[in-house]
Parts: sequence; structure tokens; C-alpha cells
Amino acid sequence: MSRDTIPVTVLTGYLGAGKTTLLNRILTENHGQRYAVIVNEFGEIGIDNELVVGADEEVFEMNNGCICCTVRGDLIRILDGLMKRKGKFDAIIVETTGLADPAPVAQTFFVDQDVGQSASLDAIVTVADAKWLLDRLRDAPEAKNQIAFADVILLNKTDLVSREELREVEARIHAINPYAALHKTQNCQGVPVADLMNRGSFDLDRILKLEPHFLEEDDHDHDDEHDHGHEHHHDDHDHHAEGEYGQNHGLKAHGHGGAKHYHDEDMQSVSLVSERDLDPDKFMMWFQNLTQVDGPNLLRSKGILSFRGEADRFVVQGVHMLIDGKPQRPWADGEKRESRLVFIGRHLDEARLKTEFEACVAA
Ligand SMILES: Nc1nc2c(ncn2[C@@H]2O[C@H](COP(=O)(O)OP(=O)(O)OP(=O)(O)O)[C@@H](O)[C@H]2O)c(=O)[nH]1
Repeated sequence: MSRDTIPVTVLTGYLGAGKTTLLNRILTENHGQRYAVIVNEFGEIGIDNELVVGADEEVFEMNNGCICCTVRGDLIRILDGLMKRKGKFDAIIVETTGLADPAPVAQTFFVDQDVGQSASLDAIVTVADAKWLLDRLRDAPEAKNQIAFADVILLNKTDLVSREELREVEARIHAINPYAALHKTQNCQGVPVADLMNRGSFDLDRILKLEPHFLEEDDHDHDDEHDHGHEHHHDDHDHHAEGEYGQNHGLKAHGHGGAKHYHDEDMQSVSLVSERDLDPDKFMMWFQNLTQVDGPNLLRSKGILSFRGEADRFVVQGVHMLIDGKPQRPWADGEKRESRLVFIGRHLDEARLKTEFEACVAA
């Protein structure tokens, strides 16, 4: 890696695995580094940037689209803009949506000339959810690429699984990618930041074995141009890891130049906003019930809420039916008190969610 280039860490992992938890850890630890942070979200209203701590860092939002498709141009523009302010930060962290395939994001640092001259991909760090990863490897195409392309993997949420389950997930990860450094974590703790950042661990040769066309220039825009055929790639090499990686049968793939790229087209997001305060009891009862009943389809929910009579903003999080809620910080003077909630999942009934959310407004 050239000394003149800014190292970039791509933080990936499926919905709700713990990316923001890790990002917050990195930003709050005393390591003397200054980071510029780019956060990409699938929902149209930004929640993640509000959950990132550390007022010192500048956080650039990229909402309403997936970084590896429609908003990849935004990534290039933000990176170009950052490069004009070199010297103000030591490294860049890009947190992708849980639905992003990291391949085209990584590719940006090699095929875009301007970006490649000033920034270099240091590592792809993937946070994997010990509880849900095996399910997602079965039904979510992006999850497998996130593991396959990783240089470092945090197998997180070890508290939610038994030792046997953990061993099984670990074996599965190892079968897909035996090269990545694997750390087992709870709340992404315990791995020194120095093991994650500025390691120069991105290994282009390995990626070229996975994705022989990785360095080819894009030959069309980054619009959602999906090829509905079945892709069977990487069948031609013999290592067991890549052999397993190649079994993405029946998934919808589209290309960015050479890099094939998988996407779950059924995934949708619903964003809800209320300018009127919510009733905490009504909301929590609805949210609990919804996540229990619709949990299998509701992969991720998160919101920042204004509860009637409460001085603090309230943050709710859900990954399937596991939910969590806590006060965050007081609403600031002059800050607009509004509630924002995002659901990401399959077969979501937007009209119903909206009606039910509105019914939680305090009387
Ligand atoms: N039980 C448990 N919960 C965790 C752990 N790590 C994170 N969480 C919780 O999981 C939820 C999702 O964590 P995030 O860090 O927001 O996950 P994310 O990957 O950034 O989520 P998206 O950006 O929406 O894909 C939050 O409620 C976290 O508090 C863990 O090790 N154990």
C-alpha cells in the first residue's frame, strides 16, 4: 500500500449483526487516530448516523439505496470530496448496509482511478451474527459474499447461542473463508482496534481467485440491472473454500463490470415518521407484538422515538424478534422532536405498519 494513500476499512455484515456497535467502539476508544466515517443505509430516513457516537468524527450519510448499486456514485463523490481535505483524518471507515455485497464496494478502490490514487482498501471487516448467520447463508445471497470477501471476521453475539451452535457457525464460516482472521465476540468487544484497522490485510490475489473479473472496469451504470439467470461461478477452482463459495445457486445476480453481484430483490424497507409524540406503552406493546408475529419476515427494525413527557430520545432496535430499547440522550434545545422508525424485511405491509404506528401517537 502506498504511504500517500488513505487507508479505508469497509465494515460489512448482515442486517443487525453489530456493525454500528463495532463502529462506536472504534470511534470511542483511545487510539489517537482520526477517522472520517461514511454510513450507508437502505432505508430512506437516516437512523444509523444518529446512532454513531463521537461528535468529533464527521459522518457522511448515504441513505436510500444500497452502496453497491445505486449509490456507488455517491461513495465515489464523498471519497473524492474527502481527499480534498487530506490531513484532517488518518483513515476512512465505510459502514455498508447489511444488504450490501462488499465486492463492488471493494472494487471501487481499484477500478476508479481517482479514488485508487488517493485511497486504498485496508481491509474488509465483517461482523457476523452468531444467532442468525446460518439462516441467512441459506436465504440471503449477500451474507455469503460478506463472509467470503472478509479479511477479518467478528463472530458476534456469542451470548445468544450455545457452544455447539457456535462451533457449527464457526465451521461454516471457515468453510467459506479459511483465510480471514476470526474473532469471537460479544458486543464486538475484546478485539484490539489495532487488529482491525490499518493492517493492510486486504488481499487482492485472494479476491482475484474468488472473482477473476474483479479488476475489470465497469461497462455500464450502477443501476439495478439484474440478470435473472442462475449464476454458478467459481466452479473452476479447487480449493474447498471457493468451492463452497460458488454454490450460490438460483440467486439473482447482476454485474458491475466483471464482479458478479448478488441481491435479494424481495427485500424492502418501510420508513415511518411522526411529528407527534408517541405513547410509550402503546408503542412498546405494538412493537413487541409485531416483532414476535412478523419476526421471520422482519429482519431489522430500528428507530429513534419521542415519547410523550420524556426528556430523552428513545432508541429501539430489533433483529427478527429480539428487541431492545433504551433512552439515548436528551433532546437538544431546538432539536425537532419527531419519531422515526425503519423496518427492513420481506412482504412488509406498508399501509398496515403506517396505520398501526400512527395509532401509537399519544392522545
Ligand atoms: N445480545 C447481543 N446483542 C448485540 C450484540 N452486539 C450487538 N447487539 C445488538 O444488536 C442490535 C443491532 O446492532 P447494530 O450494531 O445496530 O447492528 P448493525 O449491523 O449496525 O445493524 P444494521 O446497520 O441495521 O445492519 C443492537 O440492538 C445491539 O445492541 C451481542 O454481542 N449480543
